[in-house]
Amino acid sequence: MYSTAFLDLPALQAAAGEVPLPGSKSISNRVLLLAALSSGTTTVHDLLASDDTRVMLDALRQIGCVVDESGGSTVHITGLGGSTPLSPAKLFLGNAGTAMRPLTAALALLGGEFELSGVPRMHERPIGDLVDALRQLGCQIDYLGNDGYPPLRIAHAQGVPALALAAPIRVRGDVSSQFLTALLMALPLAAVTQPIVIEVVGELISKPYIAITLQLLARFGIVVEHQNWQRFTIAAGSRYQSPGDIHVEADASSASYFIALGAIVTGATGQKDAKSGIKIQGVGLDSIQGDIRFVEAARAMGAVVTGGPNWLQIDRGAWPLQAIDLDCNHIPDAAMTLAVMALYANGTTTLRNIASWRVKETDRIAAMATELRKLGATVEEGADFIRVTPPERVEDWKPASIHTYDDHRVAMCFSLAAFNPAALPVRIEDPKCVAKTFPDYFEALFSVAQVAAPQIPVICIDGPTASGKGTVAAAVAQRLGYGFLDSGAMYRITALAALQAGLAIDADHEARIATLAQTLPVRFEGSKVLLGSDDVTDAIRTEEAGMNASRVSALPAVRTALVQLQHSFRRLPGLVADGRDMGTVIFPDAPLKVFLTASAACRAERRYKQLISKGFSASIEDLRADLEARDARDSSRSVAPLKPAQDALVLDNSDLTIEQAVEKVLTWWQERQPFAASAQR
Ligand SMILES: Nc1ncnc2c1ncn2[C@@H]1O[C@H](COP(=O)(O)OP(=O)(O)OP(=O)(O)O)[C@@H](O)[C@H]1O
Ligand SMILES: Nc1ccn([C@@H]2O[C@H](COP(=O)(O)O)[C@@H](O)[C@H]2O)c(=O)n1
Repeated sequence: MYSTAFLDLPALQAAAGEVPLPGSKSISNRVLLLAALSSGTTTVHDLLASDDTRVMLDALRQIGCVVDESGGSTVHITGLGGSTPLSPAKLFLGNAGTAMRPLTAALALLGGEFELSGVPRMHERPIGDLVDALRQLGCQIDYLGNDGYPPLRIAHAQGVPALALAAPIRVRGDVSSQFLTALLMALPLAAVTQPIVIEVVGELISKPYIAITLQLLARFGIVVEHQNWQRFTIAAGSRYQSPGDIHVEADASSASYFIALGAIVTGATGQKDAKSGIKIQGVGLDSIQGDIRFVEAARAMGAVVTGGPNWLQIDRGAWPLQAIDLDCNHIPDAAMTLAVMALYANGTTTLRNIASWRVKETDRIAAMATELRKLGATVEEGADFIRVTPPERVEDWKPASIHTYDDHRVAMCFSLAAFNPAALPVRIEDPKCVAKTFPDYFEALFSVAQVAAPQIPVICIDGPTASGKGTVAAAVAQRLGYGFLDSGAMYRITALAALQAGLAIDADHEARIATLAQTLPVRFEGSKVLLGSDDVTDAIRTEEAGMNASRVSALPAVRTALVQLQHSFRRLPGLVADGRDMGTVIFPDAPLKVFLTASAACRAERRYKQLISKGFSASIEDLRADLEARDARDSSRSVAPLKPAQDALVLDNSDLTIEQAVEKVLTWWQERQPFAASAQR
């Protein structure tokens, strides 16, 4: 997951390949709660690991369920099975509507004293209609902030009060279907001797989500009949019973981004073994999730979608996409993706009946309109619709920094704007908000995006020994979410491998060392460097190893042998590379080259402190002599000598702190970004 302040997506043109999707959020959180209410242990397979499931799991533990997460995406829940939950308890539910609403109802019917709260946005998301329905029954629920919104307290310390179950329980269905879902999952706890009837007031929105609830209730032994989605009857004698094992389908809403991707892109031309289209694993056309009907909308816009029980294949069909006018009440979440697909359509797309967008993670109608306009689209918004006209000409597209409003779906759907015909990069602010449902979304996108190496940005930081290149480069990479290439490590490892193989580092052994370098079994795992199965992290960091690296690096055949390995680090979303010839030889097309230097005295002192802090003994004078000898050799060798590239910016950091040097490089980088000026909202 990218936890950076922003993630810059370079312009992307092509994509193809296979994407496995994470489990559905809606199914995951429903299954967790149902397992918690049941007798017995439920093994939940393919559970989504995300912010929303995290808060649900934590809450279930707090109320006394046994939760075993030791099996990765397989989680075992031993439910309460009729016993009273642990209380009092304060439950923090983040921004998870799928936890806040159903837990409120379930805990009210289980008894105990609970405070339920969330992030500030959760405290702006309505819950009044659900609380009204529960109060109708006789539950005592108090608002701790504003009436109608969390945080709230369930005050049943003395047990559940006598409930008024004879008359139908009325709940509004036109604001959020989660209120009805919450009641459907909680009321079976009270349907012991008599059936319970729920009547929906107003037109029920998002019926497919209710269909998921009913299907999952059936898996846990609860029978609910409904008449025309307006009147629901929970059978008398209801009793939650674990199904034992249950599998979570992949998320159909998450699939929408890759369905859209398949509709927008072609595979890169001229690539060997070029695949075409996007294949999604984990969810198929027979999905129980309502958002699978996004497929119909994507087809209407031009996508060619085929599928089986657990997969979907998407290929580009009509191009440009066809504009549509669609009632999206049945696919409220996935419909946001249509608004971004509309950027690639041949006219104006209108998405209707989406009033529920206004009360989601953010006001999604306003958010989508604002961000689409930044890209150059013309957007009209109303209480319950959005109308999107794409930029008229290629020149009308604008480079945009997309604000994401702590809304995972805004971040994910706007990533598709990186495929714009103007080949402009797109900045996604706060990319970690995708953690709500799809923590590795951007990794998944990059895994199928096909981009020519020159399109992937590289920042080169070259300079003499101990100037701070590695430190600054690693920090810049971390701030941008880019990969990091420590090219010096390649030479250090080659020298070590040569010596281990009994080869003296000299011209006589050049060919053999080069062969060795070409097939180095090297792996970088976090901060560890592995050569074969040996951890050589420390062994390559000694001064002697640096000197040996300098000798080996003067052999031209060795340098050639290491080029491909270094190029292989150029991957999305970008790379920061440090060394001696990054800007001059390895990445001559890099858009930013920095030559980082500092006085010899300063560098010797830094290296001295560095070695002492690691427990090595050292003398400043010896170190200075060594580094000057190394620099002299590196600067005077015939191939790829140490020198600033012609277009490098020189930064003498003798009097700068590490942070100041990092900021300077980042400032230079920002100045090269087209959306630097438009980064504010
Ligand atoms: N601006 C700075 N001020 C103070 N110390 C710094 C600064 N930059 C780097 N250092 C420190 O100097 C030491 C050497 O830095 P670093 O290892 O990053 O240099 P390098 O140029 O990558 O060296 P080498 O060429 O050997 O790979 C580190 O301990 C680092 O923390
Ligand atoms: N691009 C590079 C990087 C390094 N070298 C040589 O390796 C030695 C060790 O590098 P460190 O950055 O890890 O200190 C260095 O002295 C150079 O001789 C190189 O040639 N090209």
